[in-house]
Amino acid sequence: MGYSACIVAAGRGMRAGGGTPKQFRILAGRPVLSYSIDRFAQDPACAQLIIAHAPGQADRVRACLNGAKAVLVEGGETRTQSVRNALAHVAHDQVLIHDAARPLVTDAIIARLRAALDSAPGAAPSLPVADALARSDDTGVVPVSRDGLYRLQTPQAFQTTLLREAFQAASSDYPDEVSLARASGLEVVLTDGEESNFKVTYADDFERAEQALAGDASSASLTVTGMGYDVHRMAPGDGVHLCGVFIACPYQLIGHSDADAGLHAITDALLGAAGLGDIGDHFPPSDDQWKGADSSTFLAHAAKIAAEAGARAVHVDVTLICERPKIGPHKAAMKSRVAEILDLDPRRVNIKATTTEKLGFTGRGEGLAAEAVVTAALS
Ligand SMILES: Nc1ccn([C@@H]2O[C@H](COP(=O)(O)OP(=O)(O)OP(=O)(O)O)[C@@H](O)[C@H]2O)c(=O)n1
Ligand SMILES: C[C@](O)(CO)[C@H](O)COP(=O)(O)O
Repeated sequence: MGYSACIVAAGRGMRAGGGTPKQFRILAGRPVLSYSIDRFAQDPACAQLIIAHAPGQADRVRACLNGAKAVLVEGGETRTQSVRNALAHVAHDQVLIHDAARPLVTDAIIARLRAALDSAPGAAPSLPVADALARSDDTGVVPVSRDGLYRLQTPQAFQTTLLREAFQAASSDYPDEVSLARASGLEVVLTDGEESNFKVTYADDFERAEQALAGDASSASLTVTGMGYDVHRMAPGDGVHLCGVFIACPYQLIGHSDADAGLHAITDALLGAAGLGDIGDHFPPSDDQWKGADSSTFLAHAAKIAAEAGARAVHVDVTLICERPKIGPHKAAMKSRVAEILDLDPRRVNIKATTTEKLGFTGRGEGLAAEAVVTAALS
């Protein structure tokens, strides 16, 4: 059974400061909100994604979607109102409500919540309190027992109908859905939370989140780099293939395959990063089966054997060197196609172009050159 996920992203982030609301601030190269969007969008059980945003911030949310489908709704003045607005659009029997300000939610947290919903109306991730607690008031400092106290995180998961009933009964705001649900007597069970699923609340939390992300990357793999370079001759024709995109024009690139110098350079760079030689070793020009071949076959095969060798491309940067055709209008399509072949987030692919000021063979239009750098994670 699929579930709906609501991400509340309509807050102002006053405690974090910094001008831009914290959910749109950049964390390790991407907006904070994009991390939880990706997490839910990649979960096959997540059948609907709803994002509550402040008035006028829809475009900022769209910039975080990276192709994910989501229902965008206006949030409210308080978190409770934002959840209420999102809940009105929920189309599935189970709903997970998540703070945009918790970018490091994991599949395991979601799986535990979903399992808990098999036998409970509501569930929330929790962590025990480790520090001693005290209340400080006019009478002084009063120690408070931490026995039975838990810190609650999000997502908070509920049977949709029951949560809707609890919202109908609620006449004030609550810090979270657990408090709102408990106020109307709904049972909630606690599942294990994770320290890394903390809420970015204060300015220092950005650094903590960056460190957590960097820690993940470095413990999981070694980063390696490969470079590739390719040249093809130009002649009169009806179009060129570049970075997986066909551009109609009165010339062509000459080669044994489709002569896509961009994809060849990326293929060489990936093979280089994985320590697997070069494109000629795997697809010799003397082999007839590669005559006229679509070069995406080469890159897809390179990705497969690189993966078998433990190397996965995480970033690609390409420079196309030519006077013509104009590359600018085709960059977006090239980026998407390269990302598709490598099963990579398009934000991790960069396409650049330059002329050589009419100098040399590229300047004279005798040929086109391509350079690529691939960064790969080696596990
Ligand atoms: N009116 C509001 C207030 C909060 N939130 C969301 O609720 C989550 C948790 O709230 P909090 O950390 O308090 O965020 P802010 O309200 O933005 O922060 P602050 O209280 O520091 O202003 C955040 O993802 C925030 O965007 C929301 O959707 N609508
Ligand atoms: C929903 C929440 O993140 C659960 O821990 C928390 O209640 C939000 O509190 P805040 O006061 O809005 O930061």
